[in-house]
Amino acid sequence: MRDTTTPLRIRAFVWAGAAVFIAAVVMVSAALVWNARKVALDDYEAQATRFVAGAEAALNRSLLAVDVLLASMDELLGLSGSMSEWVDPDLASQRLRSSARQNLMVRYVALLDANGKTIASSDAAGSALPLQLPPGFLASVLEQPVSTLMISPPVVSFATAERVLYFARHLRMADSSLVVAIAELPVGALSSVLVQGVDITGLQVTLERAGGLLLLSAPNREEAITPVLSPPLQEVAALGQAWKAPARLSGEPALVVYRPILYQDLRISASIPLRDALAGWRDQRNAIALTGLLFVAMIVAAGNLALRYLDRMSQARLAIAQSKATLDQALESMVSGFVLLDGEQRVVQWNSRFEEIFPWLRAVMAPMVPFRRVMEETARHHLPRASEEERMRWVELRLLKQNQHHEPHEQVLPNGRTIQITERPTPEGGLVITYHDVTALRRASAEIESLAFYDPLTNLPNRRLLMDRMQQVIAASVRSGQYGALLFLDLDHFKTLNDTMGHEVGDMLLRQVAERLKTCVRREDTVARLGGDEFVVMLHELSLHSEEAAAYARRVGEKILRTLNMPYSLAGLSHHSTPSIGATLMGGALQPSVDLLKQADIAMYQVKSQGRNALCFFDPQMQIAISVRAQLEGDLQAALAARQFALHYQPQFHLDGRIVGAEALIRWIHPERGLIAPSAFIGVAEESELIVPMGHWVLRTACEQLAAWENDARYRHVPLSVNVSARQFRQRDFVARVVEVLRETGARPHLLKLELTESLVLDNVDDTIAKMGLLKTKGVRFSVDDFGTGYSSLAYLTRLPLDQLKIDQSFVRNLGVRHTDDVIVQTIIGMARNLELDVIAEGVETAQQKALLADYGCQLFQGYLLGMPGPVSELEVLLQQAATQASAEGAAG
Ligand SMILES: Nc1nc2c(ncn2[C@@H]2O[C@H](COP(=O)(O)O[C@H]3[C@@H](O)[C@H](n4cnc5c(=O)[nH]c(N)nc54)O[C@@H]3COP(=O)(O)O)[C@@H](O)[C@H]2O)c(=O)[nH]1
Repeated sequence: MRDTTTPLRIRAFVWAGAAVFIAAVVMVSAALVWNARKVALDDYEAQATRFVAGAEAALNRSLLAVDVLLASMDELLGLSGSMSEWVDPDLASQRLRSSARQNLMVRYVALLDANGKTIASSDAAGSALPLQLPPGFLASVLEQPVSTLMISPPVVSFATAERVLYFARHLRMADSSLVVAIAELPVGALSSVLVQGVDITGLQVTLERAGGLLLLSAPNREEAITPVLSPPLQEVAALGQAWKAPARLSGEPALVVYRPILYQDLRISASIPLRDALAGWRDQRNAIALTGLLFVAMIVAAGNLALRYLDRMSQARLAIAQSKATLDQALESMVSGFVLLDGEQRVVQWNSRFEEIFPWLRAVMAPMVPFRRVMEETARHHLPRASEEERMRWVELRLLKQNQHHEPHEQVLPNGRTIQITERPTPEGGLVITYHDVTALRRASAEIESLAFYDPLTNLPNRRLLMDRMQQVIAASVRSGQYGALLFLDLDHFKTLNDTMGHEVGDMLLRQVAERLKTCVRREDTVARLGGDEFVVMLHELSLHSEEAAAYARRVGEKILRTLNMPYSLAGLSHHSTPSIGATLMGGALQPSVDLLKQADIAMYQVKSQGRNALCFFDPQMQIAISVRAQLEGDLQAALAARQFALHYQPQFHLDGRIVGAEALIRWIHPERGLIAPSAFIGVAEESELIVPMGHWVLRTACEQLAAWENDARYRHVPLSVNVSARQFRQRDFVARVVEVLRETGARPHLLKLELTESLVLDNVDDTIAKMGLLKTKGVRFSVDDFGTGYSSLAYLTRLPLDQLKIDQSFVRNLGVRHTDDVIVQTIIGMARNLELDVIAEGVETAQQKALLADYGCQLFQGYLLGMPGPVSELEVLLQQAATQASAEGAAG
């Protein structure tokens, strides 16, 4: 089935139109047919009427001729003056013959007596002519009161076997007897007279009596018995003519016209069956109908074609509507705003996203609105304070750009959103403008940039951005000759704060430091965070002169020191933090940024080593020291491999003079420089990984010494203290290695005392306690070295499995000189007593110091006063002396 898209209303209209046309065609056809029928019938009626009139005249003439022939027989034969028996048959017959020759239709004429006997005849048989008249005919002729022509019903001729009619009239003889003049006429001859050569299709002609007795007909009816047609003509066609009457011969509906003729009650009728009368008309009707049908078919076809065309139109419209709807949908689902302009720069189409982006343009947007009007409204919104002239300039510029370059460009709206605008020309000379909201994209890029170049905690530039900016500043400084400065900051004891207060608190401090640093510098300077508690401040273009630049940098550094020294409020608690600042100048030459950073870092470490919370400028000497340090590190590594280290032992004494132990102290027996004290290299070793193998070597050597003494009663009771550095202690396998050394050397664990510095113990207390606890179970003992220099709280000390506190020699040095140190020493001794720990004072150089320490309750001493560190042999001598002295005192006692 064909898809129809034309609306029903239009289809109905088309078909109604077609129906009207068809009706008109049908009506016209019907009228034509009707008219043709009427013409045909009228024509036939006229023909029939004409024919009947003609036939009547012809028949009247023929009958009159026969009648005259019969009537003239009286005169011809002189009958009225003679008797019937006087008539000479031969003469009469001869006369009749010559008379009958005058009428071609008559076969013969005869004279009969009242009995029907032939008196004379024109026939060759003369009076011998046999005659067989229809029954009753002779009597009816003789019965006529007045001699009138009588016509018999048709009969078959006795002589010719033809159908014939007899015409007769009686003639009165002189004796008043009646004779009958009779003429025989073949029906065919009379029929010829009737038809008169007329050629009317289907014509049926009759000559009949008023009662319906058929005398002759054309076409001829060869019937033995003369038929009586019913009903009689006057009933069929009372007015002489009738339509749709039964044809006189065939009985089918026909046009029947009749006329009476002069003789007797005879009537001539002409019947033309409608079938024949309308035969021609039927062809016409068919032609008209065919033409009508053709027209109808054409109308139907035209209707169909029209509908098909309308369907196509409708489908095309639908397709256009659908594609427009699809386009609209696509436009509406676009994430970008969209405006289509025609060649005249008028708005053709736009989407709702456009209105979302520019809500103030909603009232302006309409089809065919000039885009200039849209721009004017935009200018009004964008430049609310601008003059009308300025706005017009803006609009002109915008329209000019729009038509000139079609590169995407961005516009920041008053609401802060960033819109990317792209204009593309259309083939028709118009313009497609898309508006893409790139705000999120720009924000994301900014965020990505921020993540890549900014420290997320403080929002300060990170190392990467700092290095980048440094390169720019260095390059600019080379061009301009201006000096800048780099300040490297590290917060003192930040790690302790982090460990004791938690990372959140540490982060708070870092954020506040970042904020304060920003207040100390100019807007164009850079404050960056490298990570942890390290910050860098880059000051650029300070001066063309290095001294001036350095002075300016110092002022800024001091300002930073002051600012960062101010108390902080961290989680509701007041906190004091100090920075160590290293500074270096930038400029003059194209220096690598890494080197500059390193210089500032070195200077900062200088500050750290000098007591922190200060500013120090990098000087080349520092660089030399660093190089020396690097050299030393290499040398140490080589020395370790070359076994250039040895252990010296410093004895530890009881107040009563006994040697209660010794501290193992490493010495570097340098092949060229001789004996080198650890203060010259232990720091470098501790900063590198070298301290780990070095400390392990010390531990093993000391344990081997203990094991070596094991079989000697003079020394086997002497414990040895071994220094353990932080990096060594923090090794994951530290405990395992100590246990392994003890096992491998065979040293008794309780004779091994590990000296841990106070700062080591406090750094990651949990790990310290765990490791100490494990070794404690093996019998190893512990002493806290340099006690008093840190900030040990009683709480920590109680958690540690300690055996001894070692009072730092810095306090011992000033005993009796600086009161605070006396107080500190007394406190430490009291603390040790409370915790039931041994306490030993180191660095005891004078008897006064020893006496004061003894007064304060300290019974164990180590120092140059009592014994210098020396090779094991020296210690063994001392031990032997002490043993000898003890035994002498015992003997004396
Ligand atoms: N991790 C390790 N550290 C070690 C090892 N050996 C030594 N050290 C540490 O090196 C620092 C310097 O040690 P050293 O030069 O050996 O000095 C020690 C003593 O000689 C010195 N001392 C002893 N008595 C006095 C004195 O009366 N006056 C004075 N001025 N100095 C004296 O003290 C140092 C011992 O100190 P301490 O260890 O704190 O007991 C030093 O810090 C050593 O710790 C090692 O093998 N591993």
